[in-house]
Amino acid sequence: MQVTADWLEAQNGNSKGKEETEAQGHPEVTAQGETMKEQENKDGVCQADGILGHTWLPSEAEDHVRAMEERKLLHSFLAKSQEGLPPRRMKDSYIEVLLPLGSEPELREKYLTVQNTVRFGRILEDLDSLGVLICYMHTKNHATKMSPLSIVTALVDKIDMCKKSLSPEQDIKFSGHVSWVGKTSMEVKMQMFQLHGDEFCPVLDATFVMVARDSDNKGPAFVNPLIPESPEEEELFRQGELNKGRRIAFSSTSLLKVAPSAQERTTIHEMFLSTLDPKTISFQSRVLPPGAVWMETTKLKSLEVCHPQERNIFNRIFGGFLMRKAYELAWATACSFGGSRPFVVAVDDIMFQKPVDVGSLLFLSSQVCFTQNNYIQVRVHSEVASLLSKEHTTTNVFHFTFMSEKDVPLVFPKTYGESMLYLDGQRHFSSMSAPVTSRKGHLVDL
Ligand SMILES: CCCCCCCCCCCCCCCCCC(=O)SCCNC(=O)CCNC(=O)[C@H](O)C(C)(C)COP(=O)(O)OP(=O)(O)OC[C@H]1O[C@@H](n2cnc3c(N)ncnc32)[C@H](O)[C@@H]1OP(=O)(O)O
Repeated sequence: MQVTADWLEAQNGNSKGKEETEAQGHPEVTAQGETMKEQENKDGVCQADGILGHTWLPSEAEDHVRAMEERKLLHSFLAKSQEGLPPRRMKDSYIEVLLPLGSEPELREKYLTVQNTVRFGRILEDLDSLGVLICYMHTKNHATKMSPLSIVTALVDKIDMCKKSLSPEQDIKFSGHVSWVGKTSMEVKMQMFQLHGDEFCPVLDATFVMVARDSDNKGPAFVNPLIPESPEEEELFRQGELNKGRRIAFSSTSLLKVAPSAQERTTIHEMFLSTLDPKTISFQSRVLPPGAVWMETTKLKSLEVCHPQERNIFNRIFGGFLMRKAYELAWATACSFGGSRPFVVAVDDIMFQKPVDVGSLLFLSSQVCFTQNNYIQVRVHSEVASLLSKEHTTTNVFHFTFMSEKDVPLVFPKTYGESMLYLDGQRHFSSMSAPVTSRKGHLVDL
């Protein structure tokens, strides 16, 4: 199976992407270990085209409206219950995608940083698209030409970088499959590899949660059950179940709901005491300890106008675009704070709380909220407002962990709110799966 440039562009809702993809080549996709030729011969058509029924270009507004109307007609194909859907195996959704950076130099420009490394923001976009495609493989109904489901990204649970740096001159391979399902949600595990010599070496592990919605993305929709087939798959499935429990536990102890622990309160009070001016007997005169920085001075903000170019097939702003924009702002925040080039080591808990409508104003606000040695924890808060209304709605909160080339200053909260940001940042930093000391070899750039 091969994903065509037109099709990719349409799925990503990126009309500029059309010029880029056509001019610069496109990823090649194989499913279940089959070559593209085998898959094409078997299906006779591009399998991915068949999933969503690509017949339109998003740059043409009328076609977009027509496509949305067509999708509404698919309502009758939605399952009334999960039991009514055939179970799937993990290998049914397994897919590999090649990003031929090495063999197609024209593709490189889109992925290139000024430091001659690969743009991580572009990788985030690709992971998001791949996650959606994997879910369509899992839920594919061979009897219908188009899928009645709208699949949206609900959560980037975790992205962990492994040890290799990313070269823009070597091919990259993505693979992934559905690893757990609930009633309407699916956990997707993806890996990324880069060619070193003649071997593809792992560079990244990602876990996303995608949610199935009905044809016009208005309500939930059931997804096929998943049957693990081996002890390894049972373990993956069990892990998915545990991940769900961990997310519920993490959210129930959120500092937005409950007070910090005794240990956390002590941390904050000690930080507060260390900022009191010893020359005055006052709680008001605050001075920074040597080599420290007030949290409030680490902020960077940006504004994006959400043009139709960035919309997905459901007429909402593409999640990958939001992640790229948030990531690039976070990178700039870490760079200006640390005074040297930062490398991303982990991304976690990016929750897509609300869809972003085309035409919205997207306000991104980024700040360093925790540091340790040469690690910088950055939080990006995104909210939208329509052009006419002044009301702002939070759509996402992003958490990125960067490693700087040298040790960075401690960041000090001044207010109670900032203290909660500090503790939240510390919690996210501590939740990184690998011990930070083993991460020195990571080199992943903007
Ligand atoms: C080079 C490589 C390139 C790759 C090439 C491949 C090319 C292929 C291209 C194809 C790709 C096409 C891409 C196009 C689409 C992109 C996707 C987007 O952009 S989307 C745009 C970005 N995304 C958006 O805009 C989404 C915005 N957010 C929303 O719309 C809503 O918050 C919601 C729908 C996600 C949940 O609504 P809510 O009212 O809460 O719903 P309910 O209460 O009804 O629960 C339903 C289920 O959801 C669960 N669950 C919920 N939350 C979470 C969570 N945080 N965490 C975990 N789970 C969560 C909940 O447990 C339940 O599960 P279950 O028990 O039934 O199993």
